[in-house]
Amino acid sequence: MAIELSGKPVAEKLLEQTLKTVEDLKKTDCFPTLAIIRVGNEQSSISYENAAIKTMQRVGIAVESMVFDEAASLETVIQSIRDLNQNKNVHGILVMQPLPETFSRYKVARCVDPTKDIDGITPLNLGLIVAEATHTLVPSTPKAVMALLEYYDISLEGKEVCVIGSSSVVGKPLTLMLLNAEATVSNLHVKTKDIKLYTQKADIVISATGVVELLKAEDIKDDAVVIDVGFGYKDGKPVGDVRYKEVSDKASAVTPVPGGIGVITTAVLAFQVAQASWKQCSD
Ligand SMILES: NC(=O)C1=CN([C@@H]2O[C@H](COP(=O)(O)OP(=O)(O)OC[C@H]3O[C@@H](n4cnc5c(N)ncnc54)[C@H](OP(=O)(O)O)[C@@H]3O)[C@@H](O)[C@H]2O)C=CC1
Ligand SMILES: Nc1nc(=O)c2c([nH]1)NC[C@@H]1CN(c3ccc(C(=O)N[C@@H](CCC(=O)O)C(=O)O)cc3)C=[N+]21
Repeated sequence: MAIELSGKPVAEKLLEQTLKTVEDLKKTDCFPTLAIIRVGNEQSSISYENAAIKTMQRVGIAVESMVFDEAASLETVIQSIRDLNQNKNVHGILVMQPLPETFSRYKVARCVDPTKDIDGITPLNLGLIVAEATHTLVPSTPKAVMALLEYYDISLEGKEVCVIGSSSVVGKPLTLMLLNAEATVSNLHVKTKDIKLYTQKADIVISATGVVELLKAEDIKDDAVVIDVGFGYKDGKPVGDVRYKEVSDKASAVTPVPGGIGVITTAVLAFQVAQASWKQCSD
């Protein structure tokens, strides 16, 4: 039976550090503020927004939410990002995914001021991962996965790791971070012919697709570590990409949903807003 890799202690550690930074910033009249832009009403984005607002409240970070109708134009959203870039009272900008299908993610990402890019979506901040720069702003979820692995002392050097999902906000940057940590990484996606061929050999399987209960016990080897990034809904309740019960009979360790990567992601987000505020307020 697998051990449960709870995200809570990992998040607590990050939030303690963040709270101290925010308190120090407030003493210098710097009031860290996060702006959230959401287009449409996708359920996992609303969950993230609500969870993020609660976490920010806990550490004293202010939040301004801007919600656009699904039919809003790309130009309107880009203009609001440009306004936030100029606004000295806003230190971090989070653009919720998914965006409407007609939007170019790249056109949106390149407009964000890299110093306010607390979700690491700009070409500059994504490129800095390839360059192996440290202390940069990176996508929160991949950083959350790396923080969980470090907290539970799960080494990566020389390990076979499978990442399912190749989005620019989770799968791709995570693959690069794992590679930087000297793992041998396979990145799988919709066009991968036989996912099992890779997952059944892997020491660590990380699933980030949003396909509810995609990963089964037969897909992994005995004693694998399984990280569930997915956040979907079944019968109105949050569930991940992993069939938790059957997979935990075979794996050595599994993250739960809820209570796993999600809680660390919001803590990383708060941490990065505090870091970005520190830089902007000391300039
Ligand atoms: N817990 C947390 O903190 C977070 C959770 N999430 C959740 O993680 C999931 C992924 O998010 P995100 O990356 O933004 O989503 P995207 O929809 O942008 O990307 C999904 C990725 O999964 C791949 N994929 C989809 N179906 C399959 C399949 N059947 N087999 C293999 N690969 C597949 C897609 O492949 P292709 O590229 O070929 O289409 C794509 O690369 C969502 O459920 C999201 O809500 C996201 C961020 C944080
Ligand atoms: N630009 C962008 N970056 C993201 O990282 C991003 C996004 N867009 N769009 C939506 C998805 C989804 N996502 C979640 C993060 C945390 C929880 C979370 O905190 N979940 C709690 C439970 C919350 C609940 O029960 O509603 C938990 O897992 O325990 C959920 C979902 C981030 N995403």
